[in-house]
Amino acid sequence: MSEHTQRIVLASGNAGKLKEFQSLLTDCGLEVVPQSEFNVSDAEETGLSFVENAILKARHACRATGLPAIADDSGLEVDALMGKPGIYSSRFAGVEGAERDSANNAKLINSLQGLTQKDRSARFQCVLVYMRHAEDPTPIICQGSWEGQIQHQISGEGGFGYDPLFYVPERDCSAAELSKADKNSLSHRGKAMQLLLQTLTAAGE
Ligand SMILES: O=c1nc[nH]c2c1ncn2[C@H]1C[C@H](O)[C@@H](COP(=O)(O)OP(=O)(O)OP(=O)(O)O)O1
Ligand SMILES: [Mg+2]
Repeated sequence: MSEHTQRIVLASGNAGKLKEFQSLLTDCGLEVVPQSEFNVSDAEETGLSFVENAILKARHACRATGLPAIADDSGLEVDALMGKPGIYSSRFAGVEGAERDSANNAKLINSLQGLTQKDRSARFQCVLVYMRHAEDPTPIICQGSWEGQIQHQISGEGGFGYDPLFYVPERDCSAAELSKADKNSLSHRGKAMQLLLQTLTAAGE
């Protein structure tokens, strides 16, 4: 990493993600600033893959700020739903705003009604993209996934999104019942961020 602290824009409007990034990026020598502090709007997620959407978000933030950016596109793949909601996880129930997560969770519970535990396998996916500038032809792309199952009912108060429905076999509880540190060490986002930091450090960036 270079001697001076480089400011990097975090290209996400999701408060839950931003909190996790804050703790994942403490003490790594990077100054990471949420895009809201630059009044950057949400990018249009028109891609057909996590990686395309993450690039669109990072490029949008670079363009608006003139700074390097990190973006996260993530979601939940449910095997019984043939990988849905996938890249559409955030738009699953078609509800925006404060009720979004609870509407998505309610729709997921309904979609899996009648299925027993063995038919409830699922995983979170996360793709992180680091772009130095809006025309960066070689963005750094890192991916992480997290295997689990979809519970019949929500449990736990922590985390965000689908965490209250995501059963974590290693800990025998939902992702919303994990400590922040535990979620970061196990999660798709934690794994992808570890790889990204290793890559940035190895490249001397
Ligand atoms: O650790 C997680 N724990 C629970 N749920 C999660 C997690 N990681 C992603 N998810 C869900 C939330 C949302 O339904 C979708 C991400 O959608 P995604 O478009 O990447 O994020 P977003 O729209 O909330 O914010 P933004 O695009 O500004 O980063 O997957
Ligand atoms: Mg989004």
